[in-house]
Amino acid sequence: MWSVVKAILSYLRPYKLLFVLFLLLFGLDLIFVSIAPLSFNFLIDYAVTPKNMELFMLIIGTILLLGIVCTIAGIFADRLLSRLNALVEQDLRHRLFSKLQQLHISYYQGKRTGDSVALFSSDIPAISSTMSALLSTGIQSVVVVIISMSVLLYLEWSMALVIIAGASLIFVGPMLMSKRANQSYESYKAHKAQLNSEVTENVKAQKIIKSFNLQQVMLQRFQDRTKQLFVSSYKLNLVNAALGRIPMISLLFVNLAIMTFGSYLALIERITIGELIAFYTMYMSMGNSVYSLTFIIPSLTDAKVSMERLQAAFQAASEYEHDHKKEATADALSGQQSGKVAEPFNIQYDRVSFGYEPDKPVLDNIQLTIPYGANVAFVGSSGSGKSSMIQLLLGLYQPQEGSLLINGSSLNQSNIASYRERLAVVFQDNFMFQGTIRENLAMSKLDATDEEIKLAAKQAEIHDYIMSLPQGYNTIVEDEGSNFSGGQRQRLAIARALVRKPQLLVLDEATSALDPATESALNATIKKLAKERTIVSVTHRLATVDDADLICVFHQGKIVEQGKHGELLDKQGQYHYLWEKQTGFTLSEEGDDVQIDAARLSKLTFFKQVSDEVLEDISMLFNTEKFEQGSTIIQEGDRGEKFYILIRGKVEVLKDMTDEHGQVRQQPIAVLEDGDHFGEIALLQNVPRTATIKTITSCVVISLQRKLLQHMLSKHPEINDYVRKVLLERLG
Ligand SMILES: Nc1ncnc2c1ncn2[C@@H]1O[C@H](COP(=O)(O)OP(=O)(O)OP(=O)(O)O)[C@@H](O)[C@H]1O
Repeated sequence: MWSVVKAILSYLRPYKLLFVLFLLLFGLDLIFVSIAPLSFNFLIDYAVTPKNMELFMLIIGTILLLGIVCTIAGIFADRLLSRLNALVEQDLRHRLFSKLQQLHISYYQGKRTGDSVALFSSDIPAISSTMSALLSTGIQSVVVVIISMSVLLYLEWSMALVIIAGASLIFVGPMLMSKRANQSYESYKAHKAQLNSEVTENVKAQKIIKSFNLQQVMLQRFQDRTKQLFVSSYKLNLVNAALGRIPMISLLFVNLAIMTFGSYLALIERITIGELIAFYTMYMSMGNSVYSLTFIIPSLTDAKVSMERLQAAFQAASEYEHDHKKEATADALSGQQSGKVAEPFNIQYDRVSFGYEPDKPVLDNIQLTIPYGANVAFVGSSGSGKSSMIQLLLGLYQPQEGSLLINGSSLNQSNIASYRERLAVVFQDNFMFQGTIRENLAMSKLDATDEEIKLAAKQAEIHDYIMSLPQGYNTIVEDEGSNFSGGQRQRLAIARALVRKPQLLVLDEATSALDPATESALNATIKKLAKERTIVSVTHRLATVDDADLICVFHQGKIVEQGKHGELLDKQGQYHYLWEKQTGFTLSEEGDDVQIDAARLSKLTFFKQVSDEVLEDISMLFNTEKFEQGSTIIQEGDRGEKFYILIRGKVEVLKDMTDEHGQVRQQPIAVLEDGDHFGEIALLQNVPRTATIKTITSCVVISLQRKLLQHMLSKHPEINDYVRKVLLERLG
């Protein structure tokens, strides 16, 4: 309890003057409430019993006057309290929001959205309402109790001692229950935050829920969560009821004791009737105050738990704890404070090793220099560490070994804010904020002119589309950009990055969601822009980076090859393999029609020895199919009749596995990208699929039906035998 009072006093520290004023006015109000019952003593013993009208009028007049003055003071005290409360609430919100901006990215990865939202929606209000109760009912009750006790002691010390003994009993119960009460509040708040997350996630995922017909599954999940909340809410209610009930029972006993003892004292004429009535009235007023105090006890526990939750967020690690000490490096990086033009920066990964968890390295001893103005591409298989290189470059994570050097200074020791001001990034999934298109594009440069915004939108191939909208650049971006297609969102994100005219442009699979025509137009723009800045891009589509100054090929956290496109092809290594896999297809501009070359088909083991002539015919049998993100192309257990080649996009290979509770869950076992193929056994026979294939991004695939292939090969028995033999070997 004291910890809550101490914390509240610390929140009030910036408003000392207001607080003192409030205490003065509130004190006046309280004095009247506490002393008024005493007037009965005077009224009865000195005016009513001796029938003294003059004194009677004087006492009544004084009470009335005091009452008016003190009530006015009370009204002003109420106003001050409302102000203090709102100010403290506002401070906490600002402090928390500002801390959330500084927290390390790993804080968010370990939390669900609802946890952070609950800090604002339930914890701060809990603290605020407890503060309000403490400063009004709390102070009032304590003051009334102290004054009443002093007067009671004066009136009849023996009765007052009985009251003190009884009153202390009232607080014993809640004190003994405080640990249990704490646990109940913690569990209730955690479950409530979980439920908030569930609802937030559900609202955001409605598209996928409806397309996968997951309503029933979601309802079940929600019911499980509400059951958990029900249990913790029920336990909390029980604790709260006990916290209220125990003091009431104690109070009942004290009442009985006072009534008996007081009447006895009047009976033996140790006190007058007036004193007895005054004593009772005062005791009743004190009893009410004590009773009100007991109501604050649960809310104190509530606030204590909320304060601990806030404290955990306040104490969580920030991105860069000592940014203010980095002014010197800031100057070197931005050149803003010294008034010099910012020095172009070279980037160096100096023997960098990194893992999200200490014992699971993701990057291993990376040595790489990116000179200013270079156009560098990171390519390689999925999960090889390309995006992690970007996370380090953005300063979201720090290397465990080695350092990331910017112009020779470790980024870790530099002013990250001024560094980030000079870069812009486009991810595969880009968040759009509430507001208009113009506001979203200007987000990266708040003082951008309309001309700058339009130029960036033109460069990102989205200006014409924006102009075709009735509201143009004033069109409202709805719920994270849901009123735009994936490709349009991507182009808006690219425009947003270009508005900043960054010295370093980071592209993490930035053009992968676009159709081939837009992708190649945008890549042409990016190539033009590359002349004035450093570009670091991650892609799995090699054709988009074939003219990069440096291509780094990643495999299992290491750079296994690096050089220019031609040099890497000559090496006949990993890059050559990836290149061969991704070439041999011709896509229409919209990406909805794909032709595959006979030469590309001959690279599939089961078509290796098939003549070019037959392969030409087979290539005509392929059909182009498009899948939205999150679609299932193949379902494990279904009978398959098609073979697929992935032309653009990313899919996940999932296998049903039984967990320790006997529940079947889908486990990801691989990620396939441009040029990969799957489902070839279906060309042989109608066997159940051995895995599920789900799209991670929107995908373009070509498929070949077994019946069509078999019909074609029936005209070439010797080829048919060969294809069947190889596929049977694959089947094992
Ligand atoms: N936030 C994270 N926490 C824990 N592990 C992570 C996190 N992000 C990535 N990883 C793991 O780090 C490894 C490298 O991932 P990274 O995203 O860098 O690879 P990538 O080459 O960019 O893959 P992709 O092409 O599929 O995006 C993977 O094993 C991945 O599971």
